[in-house]
Amino acid sequence: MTGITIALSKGRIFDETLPLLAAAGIVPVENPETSRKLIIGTNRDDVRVVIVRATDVPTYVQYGAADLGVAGKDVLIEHGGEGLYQPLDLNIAKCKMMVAVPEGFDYARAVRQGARLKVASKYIKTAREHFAAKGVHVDLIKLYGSMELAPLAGLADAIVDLVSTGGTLKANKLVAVEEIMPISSRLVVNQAALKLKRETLAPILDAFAGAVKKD
Ligand SMILES: Nc1ncnc2c1ncn2[C@@H]1O[C@H](COP(=O)(O)OP(=O)(O)OP(=O)(O)O)[C@@H](O)[C@H]1O
Ligand SMILES: O=P(O)(O)OC[C@H]1O[C@H](OP(=O)(O)OP(=O)(O)O)[C@H](O)[C@@H]1O
Repeated sequence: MTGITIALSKGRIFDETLPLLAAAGIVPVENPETSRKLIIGTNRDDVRVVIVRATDVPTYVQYGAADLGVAGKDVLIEHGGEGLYQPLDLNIAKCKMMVAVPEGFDYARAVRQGARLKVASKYIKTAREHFAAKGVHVDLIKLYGSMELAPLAGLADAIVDLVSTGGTLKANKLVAVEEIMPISSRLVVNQAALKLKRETLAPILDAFAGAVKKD
């Protein structure tokens, strides 16, 4: 494949990457929300977009099935980042990785007393490192979604999840008790492609860098 393949997930990453693509003169010809196509052409013959799950973006780029992609810091930490060059924080899809517990659960006290906590999360690596650094004993339970349900259903004492407006926590009578880290999405580039396709990739990377919104 001589052209450029860009891996994106549909939803907020696709939507928030569109202006950056536009700055590089790239306009997808279809909207993944309405099209069932997984390979979407662009106005440029040499550039296409592949639509994958958010958690699969690093894998496509790592193995060179995509030359570049956009992935959340949350996803990149869990993936490990092997084979990926991460040149740019795009400052999009911003939220926070947080520890949350049911309203009324005294998290600080449980930690002080050295209690062993059951923590459910999709972000096991992040959670493990966070609690290890704090010296908190945890049993981690891997989930793939709807973390907020876990404490309500009696599966866990706490969750580690992404929080933006706080609306999801509130709707489920949970409160955030600790921020683990701020999250935004990064541009990820296949390391071999960066060398082999430098001439085509460099102007795209430069355009992205110029279009990133600062806080
Ligand atoms: N509420 C939010 N506000 C802002 N950014 C968010 C929010 N939730 C997630 N994100 C960021 O957007 C990225 C993509 O989220 P999205 O909801 O599209 O995928 P997902 O459902 O988490 O992933 P998958 O489909 O692989 O399970 C996340 O990896 C995270 O970095
Ligand atoms: O603090 P809030 O603004 O409520 O956002 C937090 C929610 O967003 C993410 O889920 P997901 O991406 O599935 O949901 P969304 O697309 O509705 O934000 C995350 O896993 C939380 O459940």
